[in-house]
Amino acid sequence: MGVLERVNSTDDVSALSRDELHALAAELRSEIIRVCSLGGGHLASSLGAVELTVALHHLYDTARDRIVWDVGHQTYGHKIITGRKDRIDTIRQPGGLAGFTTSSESPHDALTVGHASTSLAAALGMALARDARGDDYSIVAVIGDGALTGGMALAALNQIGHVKPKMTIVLNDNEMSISENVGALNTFMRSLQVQPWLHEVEAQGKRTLGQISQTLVDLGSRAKKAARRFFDPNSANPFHAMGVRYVGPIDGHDIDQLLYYLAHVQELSGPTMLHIVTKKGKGYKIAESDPIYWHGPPKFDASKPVAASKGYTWSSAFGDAACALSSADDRVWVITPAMREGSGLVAYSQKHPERYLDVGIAEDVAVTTAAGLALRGEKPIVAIYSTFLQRGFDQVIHDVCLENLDVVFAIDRAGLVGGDGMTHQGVYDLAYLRALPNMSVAMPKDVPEMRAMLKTALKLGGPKAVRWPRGKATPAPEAPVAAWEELTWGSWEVLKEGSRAFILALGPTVGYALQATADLPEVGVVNARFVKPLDEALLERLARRAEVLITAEDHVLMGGLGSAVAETLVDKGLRVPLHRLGIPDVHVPHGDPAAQHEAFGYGPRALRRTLEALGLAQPTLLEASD
Ligand SMILES: Cc1ncc(C[n+]2csc(CCOP(=O)(O)OP(=O)(O)O)c2C)c(N)n1
Ligand SMILES: CC(=O)[C@@H](O)[C@H](O)COP(=O)(O)O
Ligand SMILES: [Mg+2]
Repeated sequence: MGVLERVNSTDDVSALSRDELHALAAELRSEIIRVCSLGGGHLASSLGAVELTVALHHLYDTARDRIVWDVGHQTYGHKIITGRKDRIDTIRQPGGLAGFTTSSESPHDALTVGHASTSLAAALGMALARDARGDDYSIVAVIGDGALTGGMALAALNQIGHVKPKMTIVLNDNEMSISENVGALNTFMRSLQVQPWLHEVEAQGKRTLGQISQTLVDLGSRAKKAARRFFDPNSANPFHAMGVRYVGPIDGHDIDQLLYYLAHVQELSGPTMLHIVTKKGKGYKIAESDPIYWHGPPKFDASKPVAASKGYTWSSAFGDAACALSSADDRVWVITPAMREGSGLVAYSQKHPERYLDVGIAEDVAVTTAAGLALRGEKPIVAIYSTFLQRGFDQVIHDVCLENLDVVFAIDRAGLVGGDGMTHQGVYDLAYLRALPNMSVAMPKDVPEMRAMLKTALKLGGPKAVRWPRGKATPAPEAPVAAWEELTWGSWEVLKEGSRAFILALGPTVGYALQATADLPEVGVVNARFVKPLDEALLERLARRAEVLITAEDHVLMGGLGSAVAETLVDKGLRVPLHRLGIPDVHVPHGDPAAQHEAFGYGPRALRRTLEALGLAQPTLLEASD
């Protein structure tokens, strides 16, 4: 019987011997590979955190103590040994476990995460609460080197170093974000190495770090210099400068070292950072050799793993368009906040390295750096997921829109995203961007229209957002930028004439609407491709002709296309009935986007049922007998 079979709670992990802990790590690793091979998932990060997971659950009672994982994508092992091994195959699947820690899922999940860099501020808050209540549970924040490039992590560290609550911060440094990690801190961390003398001192017997540091100080100048690096707040170590004790780096795959240092750091007062060095993808050769692809692979054959092509996607189309636009105009830059691969920018980064910038997981910096470029006459494109743009929202207002700067927001993952679930849904950006003076927002129905929108946006200038969904796109023939269409900004297009009703569709719902109305000559379909500005003239003409208008969007109803249309109809005193289809006021969990579109009423079958309910289509025999 394997060790994992005997582990049903962290109490079981606490009771394991050293040998059993090593065995548990090996079994966890195999299980993580198996689970990710079934349905895809965050493989490389979870493999890199196996030994840390085992050590933390051996030392801490994680139902009481708080382990605050940053991003939470590395917690497959954590979920398996905290009572969820029987459900781990469902991770990221409809109705299954979430892909990140989620407080509603387990008392061992200290908080709900998915967006990076939140762990330190959350841990600070928990520590303040603990101390205010006179409690004594432990708090351990686990943050990756990538997440540490996020501004809120550094700001929280600055506050932690000031307040000095007792907590352990494990910096899990694998030199990787999704891409290679970037930034000066990342470079600094390469300069650190485990001092040989530390091993010498330890050889004198297991003593506390405090004793070790005193010994070092006594050991003369060499050690004194080294000791200063550990404990002298004036050392070059930036963590010391921020008031946080720094220990490390140690081998993050050595369970014995992890247990030794975690236990000793736990004895120290105030905040201590334990810097561990790990390998992303550890223990699975193909993931170690290509941690970028194996950061989040789709399902694969665990016995014969190969990196599979994701096919032609909207991100591929954007990457190609960005290359062409940047070749056609040397003022065009592309900025990504640590999502080079996800945004389709690998080729661009190689073709235009001088006008490509990965700012790390710092969406706020991405937006305002673009503002700085635009202030000096450049034409920056901020390539960013809808959900992550939420991190740079104030910067969009304060630094771009107020000055009416020439910044294009190339928004990927607009709409429901699938396995990443409620922390990553790209379903709010129409609402939060539409409200901003000088901003406009568009969504193409296909790749040629994406190209036209990007080209026109760059030409017209001002803040402009072009958004597209996650997933496959239909390739369009290559064409020089000069041949790309230029659009009348704010113009909708009538794709199918109608008389009694019109569906005003956006992005993926354009295809859905054409499908649902193919046999209905009285129901028209409009590509409402500009949500701000709306095509008010066309809307007014349609409103005066139709018995009913229907909007259909893969976005929350509150503030989306339907809201924009409703506001305009009211403002113009147009009394046509309006039927709005979209996402209600709920957080949408992970699932199959196509099924969710149907469930929310804007998939093709649901659209058809709406038309039937409105008397615009005969119920099909099957449904009539339902
Ligand atoms: C605010 C935000 N921006 C971007 C992402 C996408 N993302 C998920 S994991 C990751 C890299 C995290 O690197 P690190 O913290 O070092 O963890 P590792 O994957 O190396 O274990 C990124 C950029 C995110 N989750 N949140
Ligand atoms: C954990 C995280 O935020 C990223 O890995 C994200 O899951 C990437 O999403 P895509 O798979 O849509 O690129
Ligand atoms: Mg990392």
